[in-house]
Amino acid sequence: MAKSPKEDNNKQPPLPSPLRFSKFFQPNMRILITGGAGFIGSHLVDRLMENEKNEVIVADNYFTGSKDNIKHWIGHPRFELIRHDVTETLLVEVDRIYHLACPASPIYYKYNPVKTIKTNVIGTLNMLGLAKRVGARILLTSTSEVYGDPLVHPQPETYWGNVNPNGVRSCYDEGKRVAETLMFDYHRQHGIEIRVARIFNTYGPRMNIDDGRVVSNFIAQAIRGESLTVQSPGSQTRSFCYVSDLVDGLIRLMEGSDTGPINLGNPGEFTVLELAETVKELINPAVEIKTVDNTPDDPKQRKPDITKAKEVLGWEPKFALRDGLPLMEEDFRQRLGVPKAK
Ligand SMILES: O=c1ccn([C@@H]2O[C@H](COP(=O)(O)OP(=O)(O)O[C@H]3OC[C@@H](O)[C@H](O)[C@H]3O)[C@@H](O)[C@H]2O)c(=O)[nH]1
Repeated sequence: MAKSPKEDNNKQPPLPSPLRFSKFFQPNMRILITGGAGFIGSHLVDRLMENEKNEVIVADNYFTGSKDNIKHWIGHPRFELIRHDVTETLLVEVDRIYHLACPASPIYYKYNPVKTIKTNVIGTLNMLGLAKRVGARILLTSTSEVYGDPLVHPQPETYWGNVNPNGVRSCYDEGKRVAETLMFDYHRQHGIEIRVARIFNTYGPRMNIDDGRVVSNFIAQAIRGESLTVQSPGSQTRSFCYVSDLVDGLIRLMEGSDTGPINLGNPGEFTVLELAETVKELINPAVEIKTVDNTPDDPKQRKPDITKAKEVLGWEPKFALRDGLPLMEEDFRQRLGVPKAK
């Protein structure tokens, strides 16, 4: 017989194993990272695994993530890897949930938009359900895309954004906006401990070579000796944060006391054409820069206001773009098998 909703509400959370109360038990921090085989996720895994008190569980469906990114941890006694899609429920006893799972490159999130919005909405609901059930603190990686094509510049967290509700980017930006709503509703209604980060454009080693985002495209093109494809007009701006800075911000947010939302990004702002010129100068002065068509609803400007991150987390990025690009170049050269000419 089906249970009434009332009976379901009375369901008790599972009791922790009695071993946890044994005087010999060493309580580790058990941490779930959804999307932990992805670009940012795998760097977060590396940082969290450095702490011997942490046990890390990665759940990933490998749509854009890859086992390659975390293969150095497979077999480690404090590490577990689960092939799992967050649109399905997951039951694991953890203390922290870093909920990153979602394709983040526009070409990938637009490839199967229905799946993208399901990942953002159902995936976040599932992870909030898990957090509620096991009493875990949960951090959502939201995005600067919640500001849409912003009319306020730079963007503070108080800005509500300028988002097309039914455009080709909506599966991602509206999806993340709903995910934020769910986080705050679970917090207000059920007292769940939440943290919300709004991540701005991030780059670094392990980005997919064919990720489609601008920094990875330009670096791969420069190494291969192909023209750099600046999507018109080229005057649109972005602010690029090196991945280790970003990961540092995520951990500070998780372990701090502020729910967020908090912008995490590097306020150094560049036009896409300036980025192309910098990549050309640093990596391959012989390549051409060509202008190609853009895609609909591309934001014309983007730069984080990080006043809140500085005040609340004591965080600000350390890597300037010119410091981070060579580190990413080295990784791309290794994976493409094209060493730097002496
Ligand atoms: O080859 C390219 C690729 C991209 N671009 C341009 O570069 C700019 C940045 O594009 P990207 O695809 O790297 O990333 P976007 O800023 O559009 O979206 C990103 O925003 C923040 C994150 O949440 C996500 O990772 C992603 O959605 C855009 O103006 C785009 O038109 C090029 O000029 N050439």
